[in-house]
Amino acid sequence: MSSSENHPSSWTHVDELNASCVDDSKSRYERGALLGTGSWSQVYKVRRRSDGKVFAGKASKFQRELRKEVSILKSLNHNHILRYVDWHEEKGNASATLLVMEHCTGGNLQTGIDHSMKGLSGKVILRITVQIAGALEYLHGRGQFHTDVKPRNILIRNNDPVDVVLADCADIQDVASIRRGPNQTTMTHRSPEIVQTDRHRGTGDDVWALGVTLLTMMQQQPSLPWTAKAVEEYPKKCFDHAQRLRALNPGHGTVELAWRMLAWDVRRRATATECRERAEGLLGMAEGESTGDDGTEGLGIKTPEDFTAAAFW
Ligand SMILES: Nc1ncnc2c1ncn2[C@@H]1O[C@H](COP(=O)(O)OP(=O)(O)OP(=O)(O)O)[C@@H](O)[C@H]1O
Repeated sequence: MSSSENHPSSWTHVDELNASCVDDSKSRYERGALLGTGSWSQVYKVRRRSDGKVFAGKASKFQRELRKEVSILKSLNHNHILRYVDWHEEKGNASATLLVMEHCTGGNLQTGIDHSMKGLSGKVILRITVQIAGALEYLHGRGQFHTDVKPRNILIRNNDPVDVVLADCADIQDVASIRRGPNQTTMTHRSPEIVQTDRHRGTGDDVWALGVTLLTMMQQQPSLPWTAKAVEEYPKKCFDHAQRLRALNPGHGTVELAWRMLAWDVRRRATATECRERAEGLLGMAEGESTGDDGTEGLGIKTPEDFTAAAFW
């Protein structure tokens, strides 16, 4: 069953309680528990009155942003990009507006990593990389780029086997007409080009950000002291760490992949297609091996002794 047509049983007593506190009897959707908040929106579990199906509904006082996101989501069609379901609005009641999307029951990848006892296994890391690199390949092929790839913007549709989608698509841009002005990429995931010029540069930004995401999944994302200087130097820190990992782990496929994504010179950086193909090749080899579930340790990566990983809790 696809999560965009979630089973009514995923509506719990907490959702029921929240729904009973709001008088939204005119709405086609009942509003359940809060799933998460972003800088400009709140996302709720919602239930369609007509058939009891459960989805996620984004609400915001920033209606322009919401409308922008809906028009982008509607134009996209890829198995690993968040699926649009519906748009709900009521005359004279802006707070009732909802962007209805598939409900990803596993929440976001950052929380998934933080809550996992042993960390993600090598196969799970590669599956996620194949899926998100595939989503980027699709976007880049349409002359677009995402601008804010990071674990918090990757949602888990299913855990076993892992199935993820790229979300938060409101800031997707066309490569041919990159907007000037503040860039949308989260500090830690900015490419060297963004930091040097303070603007987006294109598809290479996404691949760099996926490289930092891969480091996070491998528990190899360098720590970041939050000073302006450290933020400016952070791409170099990620680049250096990828180089050192490669030197310490010759022939390690996943390390090599991260190193290709974090090439300093954007012209030498892997494309999304190359990332997807390499990750698929590595996954094919890993699936032939019968390994136990020893989490991230099972990757067998040697780490420089003085390395401190970023902590998110
Ligand atoms: N479809 C969904 N299914 C399940 N949870 C979701 C869904 N959409 C969003 N969430 C949760 O809500 C959080 C915030 O959503 P989202 O990132 O889209 O908001 P935003 O306001 O666009 O954020 P940003 O500050 O990154 O621009 C996500 O990190 C996730 O935990």
